[in-house]
Formats: sequence, C-alpha cells, structure tokens
Amino acid sequence: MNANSYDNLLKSKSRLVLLLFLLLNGSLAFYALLNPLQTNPPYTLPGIAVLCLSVLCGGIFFFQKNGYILKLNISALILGILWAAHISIKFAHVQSNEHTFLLLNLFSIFFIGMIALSDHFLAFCLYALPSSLAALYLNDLHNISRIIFIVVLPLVAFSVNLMMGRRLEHFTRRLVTRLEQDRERYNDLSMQDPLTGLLNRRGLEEKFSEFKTTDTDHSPHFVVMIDIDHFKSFNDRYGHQLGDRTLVVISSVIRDALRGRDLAVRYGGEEFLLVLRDASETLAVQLCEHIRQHVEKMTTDNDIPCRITLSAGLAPLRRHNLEEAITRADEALYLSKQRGRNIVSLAT
Ligand SMILES: Nc1nc2c(ncn2[C@@H]2O[C@H](COP(=O)(O)OP(=O)(O)OP(=O)(O)O)[C@@H](O)[C@H]2O)c(=O)[nH]1
Repeated sequence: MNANSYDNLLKSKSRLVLLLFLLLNGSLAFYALLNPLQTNPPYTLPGIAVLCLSVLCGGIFFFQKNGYILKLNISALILGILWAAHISIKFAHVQSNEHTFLLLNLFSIFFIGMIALSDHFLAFCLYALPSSLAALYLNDLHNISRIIFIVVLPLVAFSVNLMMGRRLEHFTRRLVTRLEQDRERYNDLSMQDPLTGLLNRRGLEEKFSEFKTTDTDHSPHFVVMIDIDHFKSFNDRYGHQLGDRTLVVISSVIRDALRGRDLAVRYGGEEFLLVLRDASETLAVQLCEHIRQHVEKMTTDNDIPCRITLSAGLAPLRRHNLEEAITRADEALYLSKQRGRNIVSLAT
C-alpha cells in the first residue's frame, strides 16, 4: 500500500459512485414507467431519456478508466434537468394532491442524491437544484416551507458529512505517506551495516538485483574482495573499540574512492566486497591500489595508532554471475595474502 494505491482506491470509489448513481436513476425511471405516480400521461419523453441515458452511460463508463468526477457532475446536471422536465410535464396533468405529487418526486430525487452523491457536493447540487426550483415554481411557492425543509436538511447533513470526510481523507493520506516514508527508512536501515554505514549482505542482494535488471550495456564489471591484514593481532593489541574505529575509517576511505554507481558492502567482520560497474580492468586495479595505498598511509591523524594494511583480490563479473565472481575474487585475495599481504591481485 502506498500513496499511489490510495489514489487508485479513491478513483475506483468515484467509479462506483458514478455507476451507482446511473443505476439508481435508471431504476427510478424504469419504476416510474411501470408504476407511474400519475397515470395521465403514463410516461414522459424526459423520463424515457433518463432511462436510456442511464443505461447507455452506465455501459460506456463501465469500461472507461478516467475522469469519473467530471462525468459524474455532467451526468448529475443532465439527469437533474431531465427529472425537472419530467416533473413539470406530469404536474400539468395532475388533478388532485398536487403537493403530494411534488413532494414525493422531490423526495425520490433527494433520496438518490443522498445515497449516491453523499461525498460529491457539487454533483448533488447540480442534480437536485433543477427539480427543487421546478417544484417551487410549479407550486406557486405554496408549500415553500416543506420544500425548503426537504432541500435544506440534506444540505446541512451534506456539509457535516463532507467536512468529516475531508478530514478523514486528509488524515488517511498523511498516514499513508508517513507509513511509506517509514517503510523506506526501515528498508534502507535493514540494508545497511550499522557500524560502517556500508551495505550489508541483504543490501548487496537487493542492489545487485536492481543492477541486474537495469544493466543493459555490456561494459565490464569487477568484483573486489578486501580483507584487513592481521586484524586479529590489531584487536588483541589495541582493543576491540579501536578495531571498530579502524573499520569505520577504512570504510570511509573505500566510500570516498568509489564512484556513485559502484557498490560497497561490509561482507564479513573485517572483509569488504566491492562491485565496480562499467570499469575496465585498468580502472578497477587503479581503484583498488588507491584504496590500499590510502589505508597504508593512514597515520595518527585518523586516530589509528599503527600502520595498518589491507589485501585485495579482484575478478571480472561475467553474465551477472555474482557468486562465481566472488569465489574468484576470494581466490585472488588468498593469493595476495600468500604473497605477503598489502597487495592487490587480479584473478587469473
Ligand atoms: N573490532 C572488531 N573486530 C572485528 C569485527 N569483526 C571481526 N573482527 C575481528 O577481525 C579478526 C579477523 O581475524 P582473522 O580472520 O584471523 O584474520 P586476520 O587476523 O585479519 O589475519 P589475515 O586475514 O590472515 O591477515 C578477528 O579477530 C575478529 O574478532 C568488528 O566488527 N570489530
């Protein structure tokens, strides 16, 4: 669930409202044909138009994907005018109980409006206004208090409902955005090594699978394994805390040396893995050498009490086969250790 899916939810709600509105109007028009309130004439042209329009628009809008609110407002206005015309034509032939006839018709219109358009104030007004005005005009303002009561009561309920709905929507939208941000933050944190801030193994998996799907060119990539030399003795001599500090400093040297597109991972305790993207062999070796020399030259400026070195092994990444490249880089790293450490070796 994210802000986008929340918007989609609101969109599908508007679609349902539009279809429900047309269904209710079509049903009322159909019922009025079968069982007219006033049988002379049994049906009117606007009444038939309401039925045909509701069925036709319902069928068309069912398959459309956008613009539901605009369609709802336009449908509300057209159907509202047609109902007003229907009421006026029928009223001309009413012999008795004119007031009841008008009130019952108005009641039907407001009933549909309240059910289908309770979240759409403009559509409700466009729909209900023509019949209300027609009823006031036809009634010579006789029953004005009743008609106003029928009109005003829903409007008050509407305003309260709308206000609550808006607040709820605002709150939900903020909540969804906040949850989405938190999810991203926790996702980032779960991919990060807390000590060094580099990616952890989960981060490597995630970023590497992204890289695999977006990598379209066939430039060479390299995988590098880096291991701090004699780190056990360092820890034993200077303590774990200083060992941790050294890991942090070396991590920042690595981070500074890499380009934005490369990946730096704390792969094990004192072991780092790099994925160098779009890098030639020369560039990959140069980058590793730069890191090695920088660490070697680190002095007490970095609070490191003695000279510390690291060894590295690198191997080309072929066909996105990370496991194979790691194995080969590991072998090259082993070679560097065997050759006396503080060396960068390329897999043969
Ligand atoms: N301070 C600190 N030490 C760590 C951490 N993770 C691993 N280590 C230490 O790193 C040392 C790794 O030692 P070894 O694997 O024996 O290797 P080494 O002493 O570096 O020797 P070579 O790799 O052969 O040069 C161990 O003593 C671990 O305790 C950490 O997060 N902080």
